[in-house]
Amino acid sequence: MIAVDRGRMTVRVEDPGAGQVELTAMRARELGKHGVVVGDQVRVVGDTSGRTDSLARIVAIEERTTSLRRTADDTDPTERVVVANADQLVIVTAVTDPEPALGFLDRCLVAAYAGGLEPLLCLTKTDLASPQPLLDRYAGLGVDAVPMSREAPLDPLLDRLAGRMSVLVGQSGVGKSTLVNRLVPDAFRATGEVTKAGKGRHTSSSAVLLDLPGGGTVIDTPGIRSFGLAHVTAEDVVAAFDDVAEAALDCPPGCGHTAADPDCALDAWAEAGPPARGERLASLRRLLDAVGQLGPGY
Ligand SMILES: Nc1nc2c(ncn2[C@@H]2O[C@H](COP(=O)(O)OP(=O)(O)OP(=O)(O)O)[C@@H](O)[C@H]2O)c(=O)[nH]1
Ligand SMILES: [Zn+2]
Repeated sequence: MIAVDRGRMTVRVEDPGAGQVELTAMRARELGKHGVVVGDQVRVVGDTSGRTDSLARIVAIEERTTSLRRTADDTDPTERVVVANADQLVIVTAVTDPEPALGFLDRCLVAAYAGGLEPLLCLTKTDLASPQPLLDRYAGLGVDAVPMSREAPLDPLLDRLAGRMSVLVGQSGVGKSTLVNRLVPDAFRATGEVTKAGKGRHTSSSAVLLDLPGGGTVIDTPGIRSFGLAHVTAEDVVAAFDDVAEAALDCPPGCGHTAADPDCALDAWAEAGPPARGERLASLRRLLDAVGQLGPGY
């Protein structure tokens, strides 16, 4: 599913004869409460011709490999899946102008780890300041990062986007639109279905899928400026780091894995390893602290 607008979904179908066909579809009643989101693999029945005014029905959603989720705020228990099956969350932030919103970055990282997406920092406006402080801040976690500016070649970013489905998030003014327009020069055409339905490109949907000319897809999320994390637990975050997750098996039940948890097994794990391990744990704990009161046990 590549776009949604007021209950109408645009579904892309691979037709062995005709290549890619885009259909308009609605959710079938048998889906019950299950929502369909951009990135979902769905099964459609009915009029699947794709002709003007044809309407297919979505009768099933395949199991998701990843799901980027958020809640409206940290106390709202209603979680919404923003995008399904994406490989990567590209967190776009300017190195300055506006100053990096560190809390937002930490939250994006947590949402990525909790949803099974690989995070990538895209540090824009490097013509104005050095990306180094941000690189340093996240080095301990091993987060991949690409410095970027309007004038710089896109290749390092394109290399990381090729062949994958990537979600782009960023706060207002960081240069995300500038970047998307460079990545997908014909973005307006690609989102034609959504625009045609009567709303502007940037208001109708919280997620829009765009094809990269060189392969791979990016999903822009113009409506998303915050990440409520009421649904995330410390365990979800720790699970994203294989080595840490294994060490945490020795923790007492309900351990929050912070410095304030006296019997957390991660302290012994860090002490038994090289200094890099200690830095990794400190970075992870800073992330857990930054998002505070996560889930049960906090
Ligand atoms: N110096 C510098 N300015 C940039 C760069 N990229 C974008 N800008 C400027 O930053 C401002 C914001 O860029 P946008 O692309 O509109 O940012 P956005 O993240 O899409 O923000 P919204 O439009 O609010 O969603 C514009 O004035 C751009 O010209 C860059 O690499 N360097
Ligand atoms: Zn622990």
